[in-house]
Amino acid sequence: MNLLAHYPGVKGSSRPGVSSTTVEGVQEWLEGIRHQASTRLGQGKVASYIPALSKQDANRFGIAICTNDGRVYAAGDAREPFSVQSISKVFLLTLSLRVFGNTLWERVGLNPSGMPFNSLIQLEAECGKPRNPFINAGAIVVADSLVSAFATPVQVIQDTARRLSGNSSILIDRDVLASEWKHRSRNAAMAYLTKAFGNINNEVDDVLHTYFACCSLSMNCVDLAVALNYLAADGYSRQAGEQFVEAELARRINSLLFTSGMYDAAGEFAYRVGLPAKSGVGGGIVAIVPGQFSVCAWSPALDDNGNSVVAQYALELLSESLAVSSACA
Ligand SMILES: NC(=O)CC[C@H](N)C(=O)O
Repeated sequence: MNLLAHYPGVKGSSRPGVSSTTVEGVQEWLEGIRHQASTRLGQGKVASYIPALSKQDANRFGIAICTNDGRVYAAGDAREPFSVQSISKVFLLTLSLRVFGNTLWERVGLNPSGMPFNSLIQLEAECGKPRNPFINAGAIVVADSLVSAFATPVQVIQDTARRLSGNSSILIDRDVLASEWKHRSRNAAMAYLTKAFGNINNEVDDVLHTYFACCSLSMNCVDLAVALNYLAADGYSRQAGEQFVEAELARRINSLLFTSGMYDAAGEFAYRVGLPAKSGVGGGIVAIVPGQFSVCAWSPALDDNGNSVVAQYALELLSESLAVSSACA
């Protein structure tokens, strides 16, 4: 089934062997979403707890789709790089699962936290085992696993982002990294508390550096939609030309994204959009339509949960028009 063909604005094609959806039709559809989503520009606030992020222009909006047959559609500021922030937790988790498999789950949980992404409360109560890999404490433990696994973990993660996106010029934003490091108190508190419980094996500074460097990767909507397309395509990265993870693992990562990818707003996002997704405080959100395509929407102003107001709305519009619900995610 081609979900894109379901949208009334997406025109059909009769060319044999070609998808029943025209390039112009999808482009028009995406422009329509951009137009309507932009009506919410002006709502929300750009993240300021990492000062380098507060310089972002709140009026930016971009959206890009990468279909499983390798076509890319982009609208608005889809080629403007931004700080991926927590979206990098998907790369961290995937790489760690490739190395450690299910043993990772002895160190990190699989359940939603129902708490802000940087909360310390559960970590103390639950003896240093973070609820899931998409809250900060969980990603810090995952980063620790990668510091153990690789001599140069940041390079491995950057290379992975480049290989999966096909963009060899992806860089770490040094200003953002320096800003995260300077204002690291809360994340450092999480890392030290976790280490006190025996769930961090390396030096806290090394682990935090790895974690912050990955959050500081600068990518655009097209890069992210292409790079994370393996989650829509049963683990196969068409761009890299490799089975990046087993199909079963891609399905499991999508399940985790569905339950925990949007922090304590995961339930609300599931209700409104019904797709596995990951957000970051840089204003990006990647969502997955399994078997069909990956999409990344970006706009810097955030709601109280740290999720982009306009990107969420764009994904809601996209999902409504595809008639996708949680039942088929
Ligand atoms: N939700 C996010 O995007 C948080 C990531 C950010 N670097 C932090 O550690 O707080």
